[in-house]
Amino acid sequence: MVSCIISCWSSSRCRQLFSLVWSRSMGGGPRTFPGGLNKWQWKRLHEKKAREKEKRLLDQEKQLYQARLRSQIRSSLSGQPESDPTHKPMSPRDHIKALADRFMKPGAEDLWNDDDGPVHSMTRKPDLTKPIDPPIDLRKLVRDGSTDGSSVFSGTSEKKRGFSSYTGFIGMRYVDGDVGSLSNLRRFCTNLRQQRGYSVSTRGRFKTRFQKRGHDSSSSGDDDDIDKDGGYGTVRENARWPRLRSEGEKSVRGFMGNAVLGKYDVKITKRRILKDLEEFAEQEYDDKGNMAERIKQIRQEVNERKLAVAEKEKSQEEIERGEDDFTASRKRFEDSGLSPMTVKALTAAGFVLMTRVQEAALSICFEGKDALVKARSGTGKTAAFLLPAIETVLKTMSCNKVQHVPPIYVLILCPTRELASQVTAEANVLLKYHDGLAVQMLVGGTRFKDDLKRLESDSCQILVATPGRLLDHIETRSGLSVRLMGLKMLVLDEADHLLDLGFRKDMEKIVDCLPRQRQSLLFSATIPREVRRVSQLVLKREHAFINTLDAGYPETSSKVKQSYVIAPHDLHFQIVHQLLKEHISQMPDYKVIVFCATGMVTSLMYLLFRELKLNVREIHSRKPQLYRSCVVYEFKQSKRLILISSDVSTRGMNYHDVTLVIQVGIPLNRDQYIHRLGRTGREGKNGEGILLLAPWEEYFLDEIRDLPIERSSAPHLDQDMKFKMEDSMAKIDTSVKEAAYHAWLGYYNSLSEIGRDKTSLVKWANEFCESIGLQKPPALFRKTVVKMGLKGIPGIRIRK
Ligand SMILES: Nc1ncnc2c1ncn2[C@@H]1O[C@H](COP(=O)(O)OP(=O)(O)OP(=O)(O)O)[C@@H](O)[C@H]1O
Repeated sequence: MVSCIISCWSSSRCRQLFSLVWSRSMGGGPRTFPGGLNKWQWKRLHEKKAREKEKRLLDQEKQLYQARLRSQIRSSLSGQPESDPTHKPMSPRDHIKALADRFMKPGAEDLWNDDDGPVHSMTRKPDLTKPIDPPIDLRKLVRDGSTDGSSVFSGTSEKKRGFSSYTGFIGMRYVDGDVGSLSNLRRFCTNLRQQRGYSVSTRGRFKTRFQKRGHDSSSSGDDDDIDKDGGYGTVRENARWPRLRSEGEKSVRGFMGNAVLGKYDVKITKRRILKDLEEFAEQEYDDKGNMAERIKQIRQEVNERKLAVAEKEKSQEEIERGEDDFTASRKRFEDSGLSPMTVKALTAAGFVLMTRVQEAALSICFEGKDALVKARSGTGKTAAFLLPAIETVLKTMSCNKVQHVPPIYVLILCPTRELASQVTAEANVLLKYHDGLAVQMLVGGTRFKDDLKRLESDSCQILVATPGRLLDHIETRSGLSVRLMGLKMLVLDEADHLLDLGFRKDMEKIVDCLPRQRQSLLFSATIPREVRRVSQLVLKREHAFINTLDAGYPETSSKVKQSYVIAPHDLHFQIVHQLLKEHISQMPDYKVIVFCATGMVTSLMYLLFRELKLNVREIHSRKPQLYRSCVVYEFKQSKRLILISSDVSTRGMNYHDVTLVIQVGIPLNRDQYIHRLGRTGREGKNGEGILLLAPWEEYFLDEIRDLPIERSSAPHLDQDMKFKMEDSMAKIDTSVKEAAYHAWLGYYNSLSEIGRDKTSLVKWANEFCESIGLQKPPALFRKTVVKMGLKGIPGIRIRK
């Protein structure tokens, strides 16, 4: 019995104890929240809501800021003061207000206040000359019973702000902890409302606004619970005043803790608003944050555009009058500030008026700036860089004392030997009356030792060179590297070609050996975008870009008639022959250049036409330098001559009075077509250009669609001529034909459009083989053909 009682007692006692132990509240507020959410879910939910709100406010603020800026720029550009009442349709201030009303809805209308208006500067600096007001000690005010707010709100600006300022102000003070306890804040608010004449219902508005912002009002319970609402309002208000909030961040955490925040457990995350606004402002302002500067810039841009349009209209008139960019500039050399000796040499050479490119380039070059210059072929680019080069030498020599190792002051680089020789000749013409100034040339195909001797014995302030030979001299550590240390100017003629992949490596090495303190000038008739990028290798970042073609002049001369003929490839030799015959019959003083794809094809065509008794010469890289120089000289001097040329004459060669240019087969690219065509119609003269393509090369026409080129029908070919040509072809040495075939195949295989279709390429190669009278492709080149992966060429079996 006793044991039974004991056991009963002990079991009920145990249960009691158990319930006491396990049913004890753990503290920290309710464990479940509305919707059955646990504490962490509830917290996350509200954090998310706070983030969304913050983002929305940021967007709104940005939009308003942007609108204010736009409005200010517009009013500044229109030249009307911001307060001008005549500004239509509405003043900037009204405009901004209207935008603010539009953007700030809903729930953020109070971002606008009367002080808002066109922005003046994001980085307003404090006026250090004015005495700084001591901070208001609100705690003291409350303690002293003077919390009526009158002293605080004595400033006119605060009065103007109205209700939004009131809530914002209270929020700020609360966050900053200036008012001490919440009851003090309540007292402070009441006094403030009375002082500013707000009715009691203001409190309702105050609260309702917070409720409107999408927060649960039911949980706030008591309407008069100003402490809670005030706390909440404070945090919200501060979301829009990032600077204040970040300053008061610690106070929020310390003073308002989780218990006060209640369910609005707002996690204060990284403050991004101010940072974003600053980034945005940086885009709108210049580096110094100066609005006036920005407006000046915009004005300048507008003026430049106007000038460009006027320039274009002027050049259009000039084109209509029959002038082009060779004859358009009317400025005289003697008025350009050149040395009298240079002007004398120019006059002696018959140069009185400047061409457009010379006028544009000279002014920039005299300023000492780097420049990238684009101008049409045959418009005087050579003189445009030689004249500043000579002036640079004169200026430097007048400043420098006599040196033990005489420096080279100007280095001019050209892609071909012929061009280098031409530039040297023109420099000699311009230096005619300058005693003690001399130009020398360094190109391949001559003896290295002879170069050294010449450089040592003769004076040289201007050096014209091809990159390969110059690099040989630099790498063998001849005295040239030391002399180049005094370089003042670097010129690249045909710059796009020199910066092309073929020359790039050599150019990089050369530029590395040159002093950085120099002026660099780049000239060409074509400057592809890719080259503009690579030009940084040579040019300074703040270089000038002169494009005379921008003014509306066409890329090719309007005085050159352009046409193309599409005909089967095996008829090309015959068609060229017929075109030449027709041209000769029409032009007694004919001078023709026929461009072929490769050197060996050039040689084959030359031999064939020589057999056919045409007055022809050939020039290509396989010929010795002396032969090439003689041909260039002869072709420059004579008339009634046909030059069969590879690409060595494509760029820069100044053969006077060329009447016709024929391009046989597809050019490498659009630029090559333009440069070849530029050999005719120079110095504003008339000319003609014909492009001969096979049907499978027709795709190239897309690249030159914008040029004034027209289709022309193939000339009539008579049967007798065909037999005559076959006979002449049969007389040509097989080795020449084999070499031509091999070169032809290599060229077309390198063209991406044609080379990727190997089957078609083999078919066309076989046609070419037949047209030049080859029974089977040369055995010698089997390995190369196999390497190219070409199958189906007669006589060549590819082992698997
Ligand atoms: N101001 C001038 N007055 C008269 N003739 C000039 C003038 N400037 C250059 N020339 C002549 O114009 C011709 C073409 O000049 P230049 O060879 O410099 O052209 P370019 O623009 O370099 O052509 P390309 O792009 O083919 O290299 C030359 O015969 C040159 O003597």
